[in-house]
Amino acid sequence: MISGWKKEYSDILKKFNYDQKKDKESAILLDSILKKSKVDEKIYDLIYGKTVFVIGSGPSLSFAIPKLRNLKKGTKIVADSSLKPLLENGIIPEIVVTDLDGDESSLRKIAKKSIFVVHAHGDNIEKLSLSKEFKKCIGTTQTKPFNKIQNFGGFTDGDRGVFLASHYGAKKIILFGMDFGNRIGKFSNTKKSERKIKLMKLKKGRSLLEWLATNTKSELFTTSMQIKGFKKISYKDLNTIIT
Ligand SMILES: Nc1ncnc2c1ncn2[C@@H]1O[C@H](COP(=O)(O)OP(=O)(O)OP(=O)(O)O)[C@@H](O)[C@H]1O
Ligand SMILES: Nc1nc2c(c(=O)[nH]1)N=C(CO)CN2
Ligand SMILES: [Mg+2]
Repeated sequence: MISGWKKEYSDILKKFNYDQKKDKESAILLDSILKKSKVDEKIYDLIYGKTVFVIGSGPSLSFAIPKLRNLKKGTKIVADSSLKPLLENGIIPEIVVTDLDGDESSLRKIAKKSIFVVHAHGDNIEKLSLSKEFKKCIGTTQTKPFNKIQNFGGFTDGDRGVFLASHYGAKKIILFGMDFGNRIGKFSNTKKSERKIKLMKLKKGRSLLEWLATNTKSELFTTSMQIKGFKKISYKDLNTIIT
């Protein structure tokens, strides 16, 4: 587990009033669903020493899509609800990070192709059985890791994707559609009644990325809104950064 995570998790439990027991219960169920596998090694091969793109559902995703279509190198890690517009534009990610509240039919479309990093938490217990359909899948928790369940750090699907890339030793991590800020992107699956919580979640996700930036060997870039510790770049800089 990334050093300092226990304190971050205890802040999350307090701030969002989550029940740690339910988080554990969810992780135990996911562990029972997943088969033993060598997916870890596949993830390592896709990330270690490579340029990795982490794609979220912020407002800048619409502008990012045409650029992502033209990328020739690198590994794409996609956060949950950003999968649908990407598939609609012919972009298939190597890795999907999800707590299974994105678009299920998009997840099913690539169930046998991509690698899934499924997050178990106290509020998605009833969705976990969908993981049975994923050919290559690993499980994560925000509590203590055990058996097949890992904890790379992070909170929302997008920032968990960045923690994953850092954990597996990405050389460079470049963010797309990861704006955080006060506007929820149109591709995000957020009901009106959940907007306030969602903005609180985004704020926490951003602060976790700022924390990770002080504590990673990966070089960090963003094409989205400025995040402390990430170098803000424009799309035309991409060719010189991607190696
Ligand atoms: N302004 C933004 N609006 C929406 N998503 C954003 C924004 N900025 C960054 N993101 C990232 O895009 C990711 C994908 O969005 P999605 O709506 O699927 O989130 P999520 O983490 O699944 O949300 P939830 O917490 O409800 O599970 C988020 O996890 C977040 O990290
Ligand atoms: N218990 C609990 N944990 C979470 C939740 C959530 O809704 N409940 N949402 C997350 C990402 O959005 C991450 N972790
Ligand atoms: Mg989600």
